[in-house]
Amino acid sequence: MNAVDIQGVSLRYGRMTALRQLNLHLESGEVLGLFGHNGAGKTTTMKLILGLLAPSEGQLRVLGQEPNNADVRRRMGYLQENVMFYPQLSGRETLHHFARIKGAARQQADQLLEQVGLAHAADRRVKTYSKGMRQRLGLAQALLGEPRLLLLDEPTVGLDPIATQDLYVLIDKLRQQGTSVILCSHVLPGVEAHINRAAILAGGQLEAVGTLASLRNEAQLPSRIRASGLQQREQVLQSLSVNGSTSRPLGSDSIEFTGSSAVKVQLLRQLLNQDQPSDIEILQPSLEDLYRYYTERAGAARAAEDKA
Ligand SMILES: Nc1ncnc2c1ncn2[C@@H]1O[C@H](COP(=O)(O)OP(=O)(O)OP(=O)(O)O)[C@@H](O)[C@H]1O
Repeated sequence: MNAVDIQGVSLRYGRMTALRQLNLHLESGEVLGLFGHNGAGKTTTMKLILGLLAPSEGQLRVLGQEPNNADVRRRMGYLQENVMFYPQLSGRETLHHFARIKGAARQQADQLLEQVGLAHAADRRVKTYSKGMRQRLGLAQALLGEPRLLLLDEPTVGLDPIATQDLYVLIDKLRQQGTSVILCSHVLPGVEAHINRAAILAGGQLEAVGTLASLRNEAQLPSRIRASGLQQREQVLQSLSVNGSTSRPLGSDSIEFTGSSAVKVQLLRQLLNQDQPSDIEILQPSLEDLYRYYTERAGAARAAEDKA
């Protein structure tokens, strides 16, 4: 059973269409990165899964049931963007309050405060917390009750680099335990190693979804190969040619080749036949490169539609 199944879902706010014919699923124990420009429809998708909004068209199943089912709600955790708490309560009191609402064990609060690195500030009032501390408390709140499905909207906002890394490690651990996660973020560097698939929304439509490997394959963006410590750089530059690839000198003894993934291995083979580089670096298109490609493609398609 998929954790989330979204079929042909559209959502309109009055006359404004925020999501158009969305088809998306989340497998059990999968981490899906949901990306898109401001206003692309990410939070709207989250709110539909949470049962806070009803689709104008289409079908949604969450943990096999209707999204607003009480039992499903108990098995979901949600960290919203710009999380707010009662400023007068301490971190511990805040978690006790949410544990009561969620029907989770009160003792879990201490364990979660420890897990998100807030044990030392558990009895301080939330109004004295930094932005990153409030974000960690929001994460602890989302983890109350050991949810099977976790929705994280911009979880790394306000977190310092170490806390961000800790969050990703925690997500890896939750995934290993079988938790399904949707992670919405504008912060792309660093996230790619922690998601199974990426979904890219643009203008309320799903522009691309897949593993990074499949998106790279589909987008056919060039990879770069950097070889350094070459003995015969000039000869290599002149003689090495693989269809569709380009090369340029770098520094005193290096070359950068640019070509599609398909020619990568051929290039490497020729290079190693002709010279003995001391180091080789392969730079594949990053998640940011893919995001830019799909977002620009969507923008170009919309501009063409507007002209027609
Ligand atoms: N309550 C509302 N009433 C009217 N329009 C809304 C409402 N909420 C969202 N929208 C519109 O729906 C579209 C999608 O908004 P949504 O909040 O889902 O985007 P998002 O991808 O989460 O953006 P961001 O990255 O800025 O958080 C936007 O054009 C937004 O202005």
